[in-house]
Amino acid sequence: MTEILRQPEIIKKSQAELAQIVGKGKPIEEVDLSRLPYLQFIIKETFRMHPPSPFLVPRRVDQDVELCDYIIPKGSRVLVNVWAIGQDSTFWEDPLVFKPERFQSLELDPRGKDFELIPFGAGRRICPGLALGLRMAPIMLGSMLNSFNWKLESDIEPDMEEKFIQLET
Ligand code: HEM
Repeated sequence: MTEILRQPEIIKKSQAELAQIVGKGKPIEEVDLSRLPYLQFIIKETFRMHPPSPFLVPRRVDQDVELCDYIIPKGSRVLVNVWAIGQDSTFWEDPLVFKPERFQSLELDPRGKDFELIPFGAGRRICPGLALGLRMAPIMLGSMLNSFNWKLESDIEPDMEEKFIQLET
């Protein structure tokens, strides 16, 4: 929401799509989602730039592992830096720019299939709430955009600094 408040043209584009497909002010149903590609692009771009679990859930290595010429010793704690993957300029063009349109030409599945975009993790410990999250996030954002107009007060510049807090387990 903060990213799109800073780029009102994204809000307008999404509201136009919602008005055409759902009808202005009407509630969004799950069945509408497949016909709201731009709303889905906004969600994917949010997952890329601001993954809610930037290091996934920490793993502990239970035996020595050889990976790309490195030995990861048994007992190591491994963090997967999903946040850094989303900022990697070798894959993403203008990674610091919030640009939902990039997904028009990028067919990336956020369900643990394409490792460039893994907001729910991947593999055996992938988020079990993935299906719910992928439905609820666009429905919530879309509902806010379809029912209200949003803008920043003219003198407010949101603080976009991110902080990482790690909870010990
Ligand atoms: C946009 C919404 C969500 C995102 C981005 C998200 C992301 C994640 C991530 C990255 C992990 C760690 C996966 C890994 O380490 O490989 C995780 C784990 C988990 N998530 Fe979610 N999640 C979301 C919604 C939900 C919801 C709605 C639920 C429950 C209803 C849920 C329940 C869980 C549980 C129980 C785990 C631990 C799984 C395990 O360790 O085996 N999540 N989630």
